[in-house]
Amino acid sequence: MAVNMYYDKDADLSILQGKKIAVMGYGSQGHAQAQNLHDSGLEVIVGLREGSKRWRQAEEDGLKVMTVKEAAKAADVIQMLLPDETQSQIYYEEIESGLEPGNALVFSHGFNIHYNQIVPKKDIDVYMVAPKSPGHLVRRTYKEGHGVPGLIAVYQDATGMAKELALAHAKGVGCTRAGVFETTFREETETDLFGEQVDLCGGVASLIKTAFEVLVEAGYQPEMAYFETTHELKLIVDLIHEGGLEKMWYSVSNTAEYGGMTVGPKVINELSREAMYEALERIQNGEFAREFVLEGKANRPVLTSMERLDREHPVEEVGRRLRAMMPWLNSGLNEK
Ligand SMILES: NC(=O)C1=CN([C@@H]2O[C@H](COP(=O)(O)OP(=O)(O)OC[C@H]3O[C@@H](n4cnc5c(N)ncnc54)[C@H](O)[C@@H]3O)[C@@H](O)[C@H]2O)C=CC1
Ligand SMILES: CC(=O)[C@](C)(O)C(=O)O
Ligand SMILES: [Mg+2]
Ligand SMILES: [Mg+2]
Repeated sequence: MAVNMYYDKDADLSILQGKKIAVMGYGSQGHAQAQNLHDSGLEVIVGLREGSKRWRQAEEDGLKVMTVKEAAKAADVIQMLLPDETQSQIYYEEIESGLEPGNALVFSHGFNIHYNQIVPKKDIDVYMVAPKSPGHLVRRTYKEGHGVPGLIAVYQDATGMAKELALAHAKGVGCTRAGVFETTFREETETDLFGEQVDLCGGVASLIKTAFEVLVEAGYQPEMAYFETTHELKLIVDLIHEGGLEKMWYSVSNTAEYGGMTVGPKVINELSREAMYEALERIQNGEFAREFVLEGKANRPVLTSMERLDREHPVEEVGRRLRAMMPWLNSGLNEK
């Protein structure tokens, strides 16, 4: 399949110069993208709630801060880096009335557009710039002179310039340094949800917890179980990240390679494959989106309970103790 890829040379930052960019939200992606855009020489305003604890942080980082409503009115390009479950309400209550014909509405995840939670006015551009990375790495790699790979997509092209704007925006964030792929809102949304549910976040968390539980239930010390199922995972994933599965298999012992290759498919097996297809179907038919939107409207009862249950899980309790003995590990969570 031919994929369209773009680099620094394909993007013209100057088409964003003279425009005001409002980055709504200053969390994981917001703090990173706002600062990168600013350091790329663009005019950035951060939009936050009055009294938000991030207000001072953004000002200390050298950025101008306004309420979401004021920022939406003042800006030409409005980027939604608010939690997905809040975006629709904030858009209709505080942003829509500030949009003028020819403005641009920008997302880093297609959820609200693809699942009809935001139906944008027809006379504005709607595009996506989605770094394929957690926010803190978006900032760190930019400062180091690299960037993270990203995606762009155009949903609505009112000005005829939406794709050029998306490329310029991706350049400001640093993504064209690493490479930007072109996709659609649908493809980004569905694959992103699938990845985080079955593999990156959900799959890995369940793999860790289940493997830990089995070792502890069988009578092994929780500390041993933690090192084996959790601590070492990063070292293995780093090898995969650098050189694919090939580099990982090359680096581990022959014993690990043989055992891993023969036993892995028994653990992640046909049942797991079926569960993955089921997760994908619920993403494609909108059931997951409806469930998550309703969870947000109900003030997050499931998330609140599951976060507490997870915090109390023995793998987390023993992990906290062991990580405190390894002060050189930086959880990075304090930055958020
Ligand atoms: N976390 C990540 O690394 C990635 C996130 N994304 C997408 O980026 C977007 C933002 O996600 P995160 O950065 O994770 O969010 P976050 O939860 O880290 O930050 C959200 C920000 O919005 C602010 N906020 C919350 N409610 C508000 C309100 N009512 N009015 C004004 N400000 C409010 C918060 O104070 C915070 O500054 C989402 O669309 C997400 O899917 C995409 C790729 C990766
Ligand atoms: C970091 C990222 O790309 C995720 C996992 O999709 C997200 O945080 O939504
Ligand atoms: Mg993602
Ligand atoms: Mg995601």
